[in-house]
Amino acid sequence: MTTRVEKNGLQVAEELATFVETQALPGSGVSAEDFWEGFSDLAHDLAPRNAALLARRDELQDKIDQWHIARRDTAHDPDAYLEFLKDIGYLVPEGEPFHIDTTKIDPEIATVAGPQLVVPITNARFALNAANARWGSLYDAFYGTDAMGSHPPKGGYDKGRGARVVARVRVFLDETFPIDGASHADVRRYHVEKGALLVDDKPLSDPAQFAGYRGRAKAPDAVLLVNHGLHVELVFDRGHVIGARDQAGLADVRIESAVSAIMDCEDSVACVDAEDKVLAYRNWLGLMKGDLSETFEKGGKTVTRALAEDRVFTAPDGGELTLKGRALMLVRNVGHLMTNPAVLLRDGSEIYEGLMDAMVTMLIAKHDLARDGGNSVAGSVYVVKPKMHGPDEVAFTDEIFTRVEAALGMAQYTVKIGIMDEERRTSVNLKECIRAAKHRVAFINTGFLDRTGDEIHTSMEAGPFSRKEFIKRKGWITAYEDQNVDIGLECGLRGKAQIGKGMWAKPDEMAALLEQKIEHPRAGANCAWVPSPTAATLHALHYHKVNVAEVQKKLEAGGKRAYVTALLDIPLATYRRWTREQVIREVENNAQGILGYVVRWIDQGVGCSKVPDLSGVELMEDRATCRISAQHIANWLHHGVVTEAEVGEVFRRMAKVVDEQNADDPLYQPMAPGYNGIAYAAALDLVLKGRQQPSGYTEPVLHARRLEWKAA
Ligand SMILES: CC(=O)SCCNC(=O)CCNC(=O)[C@H](O)C(C)(C)COP(=O)(O)OP(=O)(O)OC[C@H]1O[C@@H](n2cnc3c(N)ncnc32)[C@H](O)[C@@H]1OP(=O)(O)O
Ligand SMILES: O=CC(=O)O
Ligand SMILES: [Mg+2]
Repeated sequence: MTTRVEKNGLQVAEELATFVETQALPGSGVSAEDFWEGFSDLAHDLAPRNAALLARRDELQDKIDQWHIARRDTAHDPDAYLEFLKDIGYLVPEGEPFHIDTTKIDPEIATVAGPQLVVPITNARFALNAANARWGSLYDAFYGTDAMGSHPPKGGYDKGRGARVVARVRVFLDETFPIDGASHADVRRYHVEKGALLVDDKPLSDPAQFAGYRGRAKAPDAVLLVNHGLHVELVFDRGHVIGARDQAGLADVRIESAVSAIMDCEDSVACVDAEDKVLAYRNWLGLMKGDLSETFEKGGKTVTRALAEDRVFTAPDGGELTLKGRALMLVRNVGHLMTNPAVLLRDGSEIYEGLMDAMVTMLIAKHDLARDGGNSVAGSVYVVKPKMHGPDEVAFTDEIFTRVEAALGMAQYTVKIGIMDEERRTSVNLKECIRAAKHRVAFINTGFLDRTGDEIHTSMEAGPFSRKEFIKRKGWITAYEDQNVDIGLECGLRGKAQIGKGMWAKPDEMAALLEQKIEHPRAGANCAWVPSPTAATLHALHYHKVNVAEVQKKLEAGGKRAYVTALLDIPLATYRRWTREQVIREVENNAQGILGYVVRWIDQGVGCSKVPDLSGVELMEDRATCRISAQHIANWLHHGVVTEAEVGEVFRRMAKVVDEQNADDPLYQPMAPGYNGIAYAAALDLVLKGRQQPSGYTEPVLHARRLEWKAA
């Protein structure tokens, strides 16, 4: 039973109230009276609007369902469909051209193109690591992964592999920082003379790439280079195990990696009540005040991790150059859908969680604004808002932020918005969505995972969808990705804001990342998501190869490539000549991913997991990937591609597979042979009740079942 305290008509769980009053408010410049009054007004005034927006989602979905049901046996008519979507107000008219006029944007968002790391905020160890992932060792990233084609051998340092890594990194240096008529591979000495870097006795082909050094000019401890705004630090240490063997004493190459990082309160966490929300908010507070630390066991040692300090160099002109040691941090709030029992309103209903996130995460960010040289040097707060459906919902977010700014005594538009372009009604109305928050837009990002889930749910009644792998290959997704960039550029985001691309969802496949993720900067994205610091370091190499600002200029000049009609091309299965094996394999794949993810969510409160697929490839699973898998099976069930009995049989078999995959986890509770646990029931609910879930989201089922588990 939650103990609650009354605050201006809100019934607040005691642990949340205590956290706010004893930790978040002191030093923020906001009094408890003002905070609770503002919070209560926000929660009570905006709840009916929030509810109305959700009702509008249902109303439109219902009309779309009916439209498809009425035309089941006729060929799809794209023109009639387009007119219908306009008639019902799903598709809104596009207004006059405009540019965003967001101000006070940090360079990490506006001008420096680079990787964006996402991390579950409830895991302090990971969150600290993410903030510190601004700099990563290129030697470690190559040595410790499959990036060069093989995995490191078990046991101690492999000298042969080490030598290949050093040679590979020298190739990167030659490509990125060429020296006329020489190679970094042959250099014996890097030194500074009269403000210029000399490599042996030659300057870099472009001497302006020399950005600074540390130590003595004649024999620096570190040399700092810069390319496309991203820094690279050559670390010299002849006493180091690597440096001792290197002719130039080069011990490591550390590169700017996670230029920005999203501290995620949404799809990668499992926060269902006050206890969970306080954990998330406490970590955010530590990040914003700069005092978060975590002690844990690693490799038989006790390690304490804290936030990295800024890095100080001597500039070429002899002055001091300070570079940030941490990624620029953004916080992802939850969307408009969920409520949370951490706070109850006067009528006893639960607070909309998005309103609570806005109020508390922005209060906490005031600690950063109050100090010099913290997270945002420009004086902004960056909030990523997911899962909005169309311009009215973006306008609503803008209003929430304005209300919170006023309540907390912040200037209007201090808080910037990152718009996740991940619901179909947002994609098809993207320009109007950006317009609705044009004074504070700092990013748009194609969250293609949620977007795929919404694609299936929106057209659930239109027929069976292609297999998951083939949905990705159809025209709609290219149109969606291209249009996002085109519209971002049309709305003036170049040089001001991020046009971002989605997650690399295979956390252990770094060779494939190196080969494939260069497509993101090539497509004009000035950031793209990575799941880990190592992935950030390797993806950073792509931004050294591709000058995104130039790509964006070319795309702008080339004009629009994608139109809404292409986005509306529903990726239904065309021939449906699947063999029974193919159908069952597809369901197995989806069921296994759902079960592997959900069992940790429900039983252990882990919101993002690595789950091996049936061929053994580890996949990042979060609520968005789970949404796709669940909606896919729900769609095939609904259209009779597979029966409920078959799905039940596959689930039982896959539960055994997942049990085996987790056999080494002492906290793990097997699902088989009883199949009567809460987690198993949750996984089945997601599928069997999938069609009835709002927009096909997984949150309602997961929250309800996790609360049930906690109560039990
Ligand atoms: C659709 C969407 O919304 S995508 C956005 C949501 N997804 C995410 O946020 C993905 C974030 N990534 C993760 O949570 C994790 O990388 C997972 C779950 C995919 C894999 O986790 P694990 O299996 O524990 O990773 P693994 O064992 O390979 O590596 C753990 C190490 O990497 C670090 N690490 C892994 N991911 C991250 C991360 N995102 N940020 C910072 N550090 C990380 C950990 O700190 C740990 O290092 P440490 O021992 O020094 O602390
Ligand atoms: O949030 C990201 C997505 O792909 O969904
Ligand atoms: Mg998403």
